[in-house]
Amino acid sequence: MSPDSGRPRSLFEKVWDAHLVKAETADTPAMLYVDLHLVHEVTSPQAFAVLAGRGLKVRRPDRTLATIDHSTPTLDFAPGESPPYATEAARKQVETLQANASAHGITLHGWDSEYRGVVHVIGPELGATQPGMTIVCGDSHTATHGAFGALAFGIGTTEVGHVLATQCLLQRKPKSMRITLEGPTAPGVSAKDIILAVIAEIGVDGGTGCVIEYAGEAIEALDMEGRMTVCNMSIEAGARAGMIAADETTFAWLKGREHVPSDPHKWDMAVTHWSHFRSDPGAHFDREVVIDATQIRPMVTWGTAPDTGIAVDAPVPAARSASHARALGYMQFEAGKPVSGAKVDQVFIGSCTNSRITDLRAAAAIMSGRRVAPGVRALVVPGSVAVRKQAEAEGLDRIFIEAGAEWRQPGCSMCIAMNGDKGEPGQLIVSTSNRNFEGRQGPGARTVLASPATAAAAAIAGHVIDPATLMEPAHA
Ligand SMILES: CC(C)[C@H](C(=O)O)[C@@H](O)C(=O)O
Ligand code: SF4
Repeated sequence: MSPDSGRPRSLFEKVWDAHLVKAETADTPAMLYVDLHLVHEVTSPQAFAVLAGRGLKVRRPDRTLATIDHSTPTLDFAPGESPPYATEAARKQVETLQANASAHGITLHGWDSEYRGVVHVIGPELGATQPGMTIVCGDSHTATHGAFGALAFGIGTTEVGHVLATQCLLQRKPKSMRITLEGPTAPGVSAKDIILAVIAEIGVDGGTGCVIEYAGEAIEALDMEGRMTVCNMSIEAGARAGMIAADETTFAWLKGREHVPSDPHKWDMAVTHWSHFRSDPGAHFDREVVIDATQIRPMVTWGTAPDTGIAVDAPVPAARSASHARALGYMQFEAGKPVSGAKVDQVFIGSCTNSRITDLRAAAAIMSGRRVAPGVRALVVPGSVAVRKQAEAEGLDRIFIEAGAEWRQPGCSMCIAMNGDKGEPGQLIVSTSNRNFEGRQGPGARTVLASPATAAAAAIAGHVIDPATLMEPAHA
């Protein structure tokens, strides 16, 4: 079916229809063709082992792209030296992916690649992520790529094996939901604040079984990095995927990247093709939510689920359930008092939610000419080698280092604490990542999710604080 035929369709339906190999029946899910399969070291070893056990080849190595990110140390090491892996298991995961990629002819952005980085940062950066595509990865934050108008799902390890072997995925058609963010956001409010406010509004299961399309003035005004931040956290509202229709901002961002056409005629054809992938007027959504974006303030989470976002200086709500009371106890917050003022032990600026150049610029703007508070450890972890280089070209690394923060090599780092970067029991971490579950950043560590500006401000102040108080440049 052509992208524009028939009744009004949503962006999601258009991408779905364009990739349908076989429609679903009562007994069988639909079969979807996958344009891009992203692979990392944590969820791929078993899938490759199944292939090997059955003597199967990777169907489309040219549509498969791998990187190492979760288990990789972010500490420097000299060329020729072995990377300082935190555990033998981490080393094994990386070495297994290296062996599998070379056995199957898959491009791996490994230790020596200029494009190594967190899988959801490098796909877009390379221009491998494109509007109208289906993209999968054995990783729940694959929704990030939906910021380009792609349909991007996280899949399980068994499905990783299926896609490696067939380049197809079996899926029941998800329901559709549109979240419209009306009006402009106030100055100083970032994409992270928007998505934390959205999830606080709809809840951790508000998007269950759905593909969410984000629309409205506040979304259209976001740059691509901000749109990725929003789509990234769709999974934290239970959604299968998040999407934003591609527009001029998208095309301008993609132009000149490695995997997009460089020939001007082919580029124009690609833009024409991509432009079809937007919701028609009158398209049906199973659920519609409208949020007044003008009311959104800098957000922080007070609990141990991503839907516990509140304005940084708003009072923590009184416990409404046993799990709510447990979360308050774990976080050591008091109902009726704001999160602002809470003493901070560590600050983590990074992860596939907020480790791109604009995130680092926002953090650097606050840290510039200031010092990280005594007793606070601040880790700045760029999302990729390319982001790191760009930041260094702009002098952001100097700003972080002079402020007393640690400037690290790219990777998932303290977002998931698999690589040795972690919080200690009881420590409070203000983190730009996406999950604040108990122990996510180390056993007993307490996570407050926030934007890069709010995290940087917490590092400087030594306690959680409204970033607006530090948005004026420091005096030299
Ligand atoms: C390791 C991986 C399976 C996991 C995910 O799927 O999201 C990780 O990236 C995370 O953020 O928890
Ligand atoms: S940065 Fe965090 S959320 Fe993103 S892929 Fe890595 S572990 Fe998962």
